[in-house]
Amino acid sequence: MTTLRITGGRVLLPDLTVERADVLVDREAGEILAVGDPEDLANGDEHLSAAGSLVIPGLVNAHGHAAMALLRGYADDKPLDAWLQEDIWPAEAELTPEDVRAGAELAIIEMIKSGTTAFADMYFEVGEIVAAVEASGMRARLGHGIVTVGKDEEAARADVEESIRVAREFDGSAEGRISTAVMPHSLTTMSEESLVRSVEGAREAGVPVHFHANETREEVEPIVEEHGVRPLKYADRLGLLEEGNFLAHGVHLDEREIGLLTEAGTGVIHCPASNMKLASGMAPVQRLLDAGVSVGLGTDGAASNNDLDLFDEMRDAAMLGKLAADSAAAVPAEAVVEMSTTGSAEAIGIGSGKIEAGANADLAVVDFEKPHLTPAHDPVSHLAYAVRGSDVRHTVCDGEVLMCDQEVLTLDEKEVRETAGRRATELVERA
Ligand SMILES: CSC[C@H]1O[C@@H](n2cnc3c(O)ncnc32)[C@H](O)[C@@H]1O
Ligand SMILES: [Zn+2]
Repeated sequence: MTTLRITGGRVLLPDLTVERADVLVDREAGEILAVGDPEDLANGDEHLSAAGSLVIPGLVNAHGHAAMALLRGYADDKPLDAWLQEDIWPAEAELTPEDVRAGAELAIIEMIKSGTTAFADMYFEVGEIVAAVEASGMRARLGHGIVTVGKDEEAARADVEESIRVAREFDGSAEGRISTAVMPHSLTTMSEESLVRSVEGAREAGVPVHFHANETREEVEPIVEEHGVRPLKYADRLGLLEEGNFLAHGVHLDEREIGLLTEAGTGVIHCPASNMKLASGMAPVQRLLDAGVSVGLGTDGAASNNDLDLFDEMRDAAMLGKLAADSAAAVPAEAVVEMSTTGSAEAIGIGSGKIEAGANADLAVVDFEKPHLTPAHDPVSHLAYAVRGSDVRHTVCDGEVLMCDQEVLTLDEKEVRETAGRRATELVERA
């Protein structure tokens, strides 16, 4: 066994208290061995300095489309439907596998640099995303996104089977850092038959289902008209609400739908920046938390955010949560820190998000010796409201150091940036 010891810092513990402690990691097992008084811990084989810094669980970006980093800033200031139909889908129709790889690597570098160690992703050409995750050392839950509207029956069936095949092929890859899900895009872009087959295929493969739901008002109305029930009642009828499944957005939910989520144990991934930018609405986050729903945090794609910095997202979630509840006490700092760590990890089903013995060794070290973090009356307040992704010094995933002193070690940042920039230019010229 070789060990890594993170020394000289303060550590955010699972109860959100902060203690001066070192963290000892088993690098081969990718697990935290011990957290404690520096005097009581064995000396590690390698050391990483956390002096002046706070060691936190690696953040978990629980919903996104990494390769959309190539479309950052390509189409802004439109609502979801027009944005997808007029700009994003025509551009995505031109994507090559190499583009997806380049976009995913760019997104991964941005996430590593801002302290994210795991993400959930719905997209196409998943083999390319698997390769990017494998090379980067990150952890991910990946799936092929299925859209069946506008497709004939044969093409729709093939798309669903592709998602099931991808889920089976890649689950457990990258030495267990990659898990998968079957990912029907949404309740309105999928035929009922395709949704039912997605659920069945996911059960057979032993993986969860992840989908977009109740994101805009325009998405709720057609379901009520066609099926006579609210979207999540419809989803429940089709078997989509189950323990371990997770949906993105959940902006327009009524109390009965929140009750269904609680009963089922289906997680909701809150994406506040995307919801604000597309003017989709304000998710009832405090009501979800009060009802005991498992709530995670996601950036969504870089084209609707426009960054992948989960610190930014925490701040947005806290601010928007207060507006939505009309209460400054709603969605407090502790809630968004939990949301981006344990909340996201539980919702997408990975054993990360906590610094304790036996947990995945997924960590970020945040430099607190900064003017905008001085004084530090309350480190949890700073994580929610003041820390920026660029304050992250080191990022560790599965016991491996992915970034040391702000240098990404697993991917070549300059090369990734150049390739992604060139491919993005060529992509939009084709579109
Ligand atoms: C079928 S792969 C995923 C698909 O989702 C699109 N997408 C990106 N952001 C959103 C969003 O906020 N709501 C719904 N769909 C979204 C993405 O462009 C891909 O086509
Ligand atoms: Zn999305």
